[in-house]
Amino acid sequence: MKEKYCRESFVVKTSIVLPPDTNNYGTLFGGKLMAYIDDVAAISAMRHGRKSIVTASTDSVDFLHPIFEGNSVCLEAFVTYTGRTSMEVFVKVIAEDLLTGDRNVCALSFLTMVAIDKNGKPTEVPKVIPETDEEKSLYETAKDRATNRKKRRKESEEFAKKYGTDLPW
Ligand SMILES: CCCCCCCCCCCCCCCC(=O)SCCNC(=O)CCNC(=O)[C@H](O)C(C)(C)COP(=O)(O)OP(=O)(O)OC[C@H]1O[C@@H](n2cnc3c(N)ncnc32)[C@H](O)[C@@H]1OP(=O)(O)O
Repeated sequence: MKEKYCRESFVVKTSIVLPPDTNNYGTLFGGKLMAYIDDVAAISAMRHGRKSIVTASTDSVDFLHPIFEGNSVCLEAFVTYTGRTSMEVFVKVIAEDLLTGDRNVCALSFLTMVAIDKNGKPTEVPKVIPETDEEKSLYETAKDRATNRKKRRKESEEFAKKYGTDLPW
């Protein structure tokens, strides 16, 4: 399978924050931002793999700054690392006050997207080639993040078994 450059999976989505997406503080809903993050990560992973994908996990989303109504919100995403069937996607969220030009990185996130075949089974994806300093640094640190995720997945599976599907259903 032919390797691909990180830039081939690059996605940028920019929009203005408007009232339907804001809460009572006049800032963008966290859940809305998470949906945007999942959206760009999915497009990025599909660009890399050219296959259907599912979101397997999100490491964390830290809301570093509020994003105010009237700000632009720009999400950048690209595939930083791959396993056999999984792709790590890095997402950066930048908000801009369009009147002053002030910008903040408001959130960062790593998602793991898994390519699936027609039967919903994980299927192989191309390896990724980093080029820029940012891509290289994310690529080099990705193995450690993947190891942590494996450990966390095991813990989640153990929690799921322990707490089960009893009440209140
Ligand atoms: C009308 C026309 C329509 C046209 C249409 C067009 C297309 C329009 C597309 C829209 C795009 C929308 C994109 C929405 C994206 C969702 O919203 S998907 C919904 C949310 N996600 C899910 O429901 C996923 C549920 N989970 C699963 O299906 C399975 O657990 C998985 C993730 C496929 C894994 O399957 P498995 O059989 O357990 O396989 P396993 O071999 O253990 O793991 C496979 C790989 O995943 C990794 N992995 C598994 N779990 C984890 C985890 N928790 N953390 C990290 N890595 C993990 C493994 O390490 C492994 O990696 P590799 O070593 O192969 O690289």
